Amino acid sequence: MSLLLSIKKELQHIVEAINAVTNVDIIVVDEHLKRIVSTVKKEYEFGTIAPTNSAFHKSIITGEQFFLENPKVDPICTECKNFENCKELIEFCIPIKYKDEIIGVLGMCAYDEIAKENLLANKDSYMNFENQLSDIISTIISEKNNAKMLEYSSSKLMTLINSLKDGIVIINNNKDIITTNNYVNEKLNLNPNKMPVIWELLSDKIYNKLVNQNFNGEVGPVKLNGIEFMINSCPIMIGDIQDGIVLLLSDFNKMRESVLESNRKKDLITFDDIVGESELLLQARREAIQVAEKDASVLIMGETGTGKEVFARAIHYASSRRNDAFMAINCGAITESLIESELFGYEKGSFTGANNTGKPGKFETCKDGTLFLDEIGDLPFMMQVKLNRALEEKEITRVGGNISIKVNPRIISATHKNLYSMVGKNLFRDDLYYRLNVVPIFLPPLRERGYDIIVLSRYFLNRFAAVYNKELKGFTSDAERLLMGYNFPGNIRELRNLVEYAVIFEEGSFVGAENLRRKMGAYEEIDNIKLEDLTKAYEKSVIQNKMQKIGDNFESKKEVAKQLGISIATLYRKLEE
Ligand SMILES: Nc1ncnc2c1ncn2[C@@H]1O[C@H](COP(=O)(O)OP(=O)(O)OP(=O)(O)O)[C@@H](O)[C@H]1O
Repeated sequence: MSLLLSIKKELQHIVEAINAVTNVDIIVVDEHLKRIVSTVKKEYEFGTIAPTNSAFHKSIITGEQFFLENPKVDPICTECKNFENCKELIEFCIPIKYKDEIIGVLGMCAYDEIAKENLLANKDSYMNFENQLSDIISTIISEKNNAKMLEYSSSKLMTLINSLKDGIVIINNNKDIITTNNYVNEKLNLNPNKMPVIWELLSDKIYNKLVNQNFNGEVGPVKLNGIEFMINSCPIMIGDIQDGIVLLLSDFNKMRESVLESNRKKDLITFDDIVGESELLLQARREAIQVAEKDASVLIMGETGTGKEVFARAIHYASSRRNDAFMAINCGAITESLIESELFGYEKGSFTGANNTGKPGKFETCKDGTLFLDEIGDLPFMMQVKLNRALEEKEITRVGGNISIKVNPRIISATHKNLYSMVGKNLFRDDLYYRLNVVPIFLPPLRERGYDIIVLSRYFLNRFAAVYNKELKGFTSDAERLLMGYNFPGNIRELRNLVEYAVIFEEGSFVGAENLRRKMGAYEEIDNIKLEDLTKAYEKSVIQNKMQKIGDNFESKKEVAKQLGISIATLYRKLEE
């Protein structure tokens, strides 16, 4: 679009004003000779084209003014395409300039003697009109451009704030709501044409915080129209002066959900992540895949570090509960007094140390998901009774509460102990045992998985080489022989740590036996130690392991001593030996 066309409306006003004052007709053409505005009706209407080789045309090409007192005989006009039919008695062409470019021509023409006389009489002043005309047109074009830019910026801004999945409320210094976005209008049922006053929208407490000049930061969470929002306030500053506030309203529940979602993704383990080719492992994997969708309780048995939690997670993500929570609790790592509130939650102020809002337990948090009860063999007897009741009745009551809450998590439990023999010795309740053990899955220890040791070692080597940015091609054959001959009491967890250590310290392109042996050394040296010393070291490590899980203050040590069936004095003595 030509520049003159973009200010057609304004030009029309100008030519009509000139026409009213001078009584001469005015025609304006753009740089393509297209007539944009005119006071001459019909033939010279908008969109018609002025003749080529006319004075208009020559003025565009040369940038000169032409004052033609008699166009019929003027040499400027002899080549004009309309020469024969020209009705003008006098004609004055003024080039229109914008930023040193010719963008069109304004022509003043007379078709009768009075108008001709008028033009002739004012010839000098019209000839000086060119600069003023260009100034007027430049100003109009600039203003038009600025207005367009402003309109564009504001619609760009509105598009942006309307596309947000958070709410925006803009308030001026008088606390009037100036703008709200679609999100806020929808969520709070606001009519954009009839805004409430801000204190009607927010509570007094929040409003008072906002009145505080320059307030910048989090206000909330606040419940508006039944939805909990986190509100962030940000002052609008023009130079040093505050000119209103922008409020950002984020749906609090969605924020919480997205944190849950990112945790879910982080912990997502599928059967494809379970590495191993031995028949024993494949058998366990097949059984787990089959039971995953059946919603039955699963009891996973295996030594420490054999992958029980990995299997539990893979079962959860292959089940129809995959979009609900997976929660794990280590029944051996929590003191007897705390395990009930961990499982069932508590009401505010129900015991010393309880926080004053109360807290849901694992059962409530994953009521439609999967609850993984690790080290179930360590669950205190009284808790076995309560757990069995919760599973049977499918409802729980928070500690210190009196309202029953319906829960229905799928239970996957795991143990390295022989639960069946514990049942025989009355250490584990038989009703709970049969409830948990609907489908048993045995995970073999690494020493029974043969070549899986190499498969897993290579898997961990590649993983840690990437983590530590090392270019390692694999293990030397000595290293692989050493790995195959080792018996891995800590199973996969120990193998993983061993490979990580060797990857960190390896300086060649293959992980050799030396670094592996150095880490295994601690175990090999055991061969030369007396039984008495070995027993002491073992007892000490059992106590320290328990303390790592339960804690090392006096109360925790008492609990450790109790669990191990020794006095607190014996525990201290054994720690010092
Ligand atoms: N088949 C597998 N493939 C790859 N990594 C595995 C596999 N099994 C276990 N791991 C890894 O070994 C480590 C121990 O696994 P996990 O915690 O599941 O064992 P666990 O039997 O539950 O241990 P614990 O008895 O101590 O609770 C984890 O780092 C896990 O990622």
